[in-house]
Amino acid sequence: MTKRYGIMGGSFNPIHMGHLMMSEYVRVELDLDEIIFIPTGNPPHKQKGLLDARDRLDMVKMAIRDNPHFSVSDMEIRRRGISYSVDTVQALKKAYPQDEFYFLIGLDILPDLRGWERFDELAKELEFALAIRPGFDSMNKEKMVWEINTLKEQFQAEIVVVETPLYEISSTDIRRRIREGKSIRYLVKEEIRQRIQENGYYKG
Ligand SMILES: Nc1ncnc2c1ncn2[C@@H]1O[C@H](COP(=O)(O)OP(=O)(O)OP(=O)(O)O)[C@@H](O)[C@H]1O
Ligand SMILES: O=C(O)c1ccc[n+]([C@@H]2O[C@H](COP(=O)([O-])O)[C@@H](O)[C@H]2O)c1
Repeated sequence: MTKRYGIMGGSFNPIHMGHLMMSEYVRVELDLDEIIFIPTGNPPHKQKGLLDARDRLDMVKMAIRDNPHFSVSDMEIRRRGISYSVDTVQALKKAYPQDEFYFLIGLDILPDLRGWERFDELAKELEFALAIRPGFDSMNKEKMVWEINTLKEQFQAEIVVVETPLYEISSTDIRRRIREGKSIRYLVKEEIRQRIQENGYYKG
């Protein structure tokens, strides 16, 4: 039987409640069987402040383990070097040729999509699930619709919009709070907060 997968790619530096909530909403709205979280590897010139891939992967494992519909793959970490989503998706489609895939993205990523490596190839392989908050203001909505339509015309990209609540949380903000000695309670799962604290991640 065909399975419907969501791919949730990210640096997850660290994984937070925004990632988890958005994935669960999209899973339910699009009736997906499973969301695969795929943390990015460490690029050769490691992005400043990027925690080691194994630690980010472990935190993703901890964060998702109470959800039977969530799984994690280390395929981009094992591949090393810069991993392009098109390579990841092509590998998954080769392994599961009968299944359907959606690539989950937040609105912040939409304007950059066209610049992704071999985006035309990627767009042929799957649909994108774009998470937006309800009541999105009309000015930005116009820009978003224009971008979606243009990607469709230029690359035949299919983008399905899913309304989700907005958690104004980013990993950048979490890292900054840690550096400033501020609490990150309720921004990440409690076990993640403890793991970060015990290991002194993001302090420097
Ligand atoms: N608060 C959020 N709500 C919904 N989606 C989010 C949220 N934060 C990030 N995302 C989405 O999760 C995916 C992975 O994001 P990423 O790991 O880069 O998190 P981030 O918080 O944006 O990190 P950073 O601040 O380090 O750039 C992207 O598709 C991004 O749009
Ligand atoms: O393939 C690309 O060219 C590409 C360029 C930028 C981002 N991505 C993917 O988009 C996802 C979110 O990326 P980021 O940088 O916001 O964590 C993650 O899975 C990245 O691999 C992919």
